[in-house]
Amino acid sequence: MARRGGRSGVPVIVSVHSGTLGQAIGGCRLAPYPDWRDGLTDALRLSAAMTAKCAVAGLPHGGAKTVVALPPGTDLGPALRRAVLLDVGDTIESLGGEYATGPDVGTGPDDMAVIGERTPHVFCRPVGAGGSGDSSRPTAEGVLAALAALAPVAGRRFAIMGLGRVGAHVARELAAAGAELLVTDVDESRRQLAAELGATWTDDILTAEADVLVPAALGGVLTAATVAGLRCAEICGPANNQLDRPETADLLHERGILWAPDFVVSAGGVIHATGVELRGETPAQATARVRGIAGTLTTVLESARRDGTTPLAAAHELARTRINAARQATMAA
Ligand SMILES: NC(=O)c1ccc[n+]([C@@H]2O[C@H](COP(=O)([O-])OP(=O)(O)OC[C@H]3O[C@@H](n4cnc5c(N)ncnc54)[C@H](O)[C@@H]3O)[C@@H](O)[C@H]2O)c1
Repeated sequence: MARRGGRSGVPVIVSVHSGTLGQAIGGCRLAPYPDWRDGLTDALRLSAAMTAKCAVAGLPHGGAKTVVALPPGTDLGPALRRAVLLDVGDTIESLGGEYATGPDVGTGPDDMAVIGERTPHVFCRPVGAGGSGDSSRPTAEGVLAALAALAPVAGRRFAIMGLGRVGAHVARELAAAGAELLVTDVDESRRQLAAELGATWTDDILTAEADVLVPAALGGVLTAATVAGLRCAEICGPANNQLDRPETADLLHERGILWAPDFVVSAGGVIHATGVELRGETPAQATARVRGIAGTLTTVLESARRDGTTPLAAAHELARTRINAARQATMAA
């Protein structure tokens, strides 16, 4: 669905990719696009990725995405921002519960509270507004579970790219567990945290010798060029869309570098927030599900090893199997 917001006049695009496993979920991206059709392309791609992420995580949800395609140069002051978010809320409400949204690039918990003025189908609202708030801590918990599933972390050397909300928490916990840390961030102020943790700061994190590279900054860091220079044995981190294109998973495989698919590793935030806010789970139940990322990753890596495929292919196969099983169960009912 693509429509011009009644209040804001800005294009609001919602792509519901799949409802086979249950209510579709996916964040609301608020970003400038040269043309609204570029936003549509992004929404279609990102909603499909959410379907795989939910299915692999074992969530009773399908994938969706909202993209608010801001015309270039839009001055998004508080009044227009609020109008845009209310338009998003109305659009989601018009789908009658088929889809619930949360934060994504350009939006956060406060924005979810505004969307929540128009629809109950929203998660990650601030704690004060009855939501579960910022998802970065459960995301980090999921990353830590995934890292521990690879091997006990004490004494291993981790190269962490990005000491933001997720990366900083991961770094603190790894340091406390006796890991050796190499870290970097484009924000020089993060050097202080590195010093506190006894971590070594490096400007060449992608060529650093390490057991595990932990991408926790931006997407697209794994390309033919960067893969050729890697000196790590494994890659496992929260950054979304780490591969510039799917074929890069094959290059990693050929080099014998184990890549834990980002959509498996980074699911902690969405698992926790939707559990608490949409499915009525207790925080303890939601946390247990987040820790389940360890088992999911182990399953994916074992399948890849057994079938001689990449972890990316194994994760997609797991998603397909779960969606097909749900489809058959619906047809049989
Ligand atoms: N926050 C969540 O719950 C969540 C959930 C799923 C996935 N993710 C993904 O995890 C990643 C980190 O998320 P976050 O919430 O910590 O974001 P953040 O913005 O808080 O932190 C990102 C950090 O990376 C640094 N950075 C940016 N470019 C860099 C570069 N080229 N080299 C080194 N450092 C760089 C930034 O300065 C910042 O400190 C993102 O890719 C995000 O999409 C986050």
